[in-house]
Amino acid sequence: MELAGLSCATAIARAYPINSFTKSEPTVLVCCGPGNNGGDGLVCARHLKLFGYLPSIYYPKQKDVQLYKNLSTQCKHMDVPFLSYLPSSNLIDMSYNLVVDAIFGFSFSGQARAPFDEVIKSLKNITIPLCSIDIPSGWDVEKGSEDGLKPDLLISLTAPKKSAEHFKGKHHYLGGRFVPPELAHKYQLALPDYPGTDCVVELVIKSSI
Ligand SMILES: NC(=O)C1=CN([C@@H]2O[C@H](COP(=O)(O)OP(=O)(O)OC[C@H]3O[C@@H](n4cnc5c(N)ncnc54)[C@H](O)[C@@H]3O)[C@@H](O)[C@H]2O)[C@H](O)CC1
Ligand SMILES: [K+]
Repeated sequence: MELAGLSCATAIARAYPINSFTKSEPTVLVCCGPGNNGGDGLVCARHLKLFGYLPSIYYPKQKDVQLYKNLSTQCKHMDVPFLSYLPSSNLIDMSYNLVVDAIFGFSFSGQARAPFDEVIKSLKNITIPLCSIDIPSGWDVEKGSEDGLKPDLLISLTAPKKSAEHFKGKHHYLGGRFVPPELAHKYQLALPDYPGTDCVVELVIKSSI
């Protein structure tokens, strides 16, 4: 999770460097869900802060699990604020430069339940760039979602999921450089080479003609 979250912050810094932002402060809103995708979001927020961004976290379903409690504590020690409510889409557009969607990853199924149904609805209405960790939240892992979130940046972790074929945004990165060769061979994962010591690699987006 540490490597996944660091990969996410690194991909964000590549695609949206602080000097590309137009607002006076490099604010970023990180929305975290109840599972490991949310945990990746907490780690990402911490590294964004270390990279000079000003992240705020919205984490409405905080599980009583030591791992997540530790990650939250680390963010609090880094002076990363936790919001008690999700601002309206308009307010998000006015206050932040970018939103990170760390709500659901590959274990999501069915229809999003409260409070995440409303969170996803709000994120569909923002106009600032949206960055999804691993899978756009609410998408079917394989089939995607016609009327779901439309992120500008997708950071696939370990390997792109089948639904990534439906990603139409600007930037697609692969992160999570931690797959043992034996596992890659077993599952016939044709992973691209990571340059040098990088933890992310930008993937070419195939445009449909
Ligand atoms: N395992 C790995 O190889 C790695 C995983 N990484 C990250 O982990 C997520 C997958 O995490 P997981 O905890 O399995 O699940 P999610 O975070 O996707 O969500 C589980 C969470 O959501 C709840 N839930 C499921 N469906 C619904 C619904 N319809 N409505 C409301 N809530 C729902 C469920 O109850 C759980 O609480 C993966 O995507 C990566 O981001 C790392 O990358 C490291 C490698
Ligand atoms: K996500």
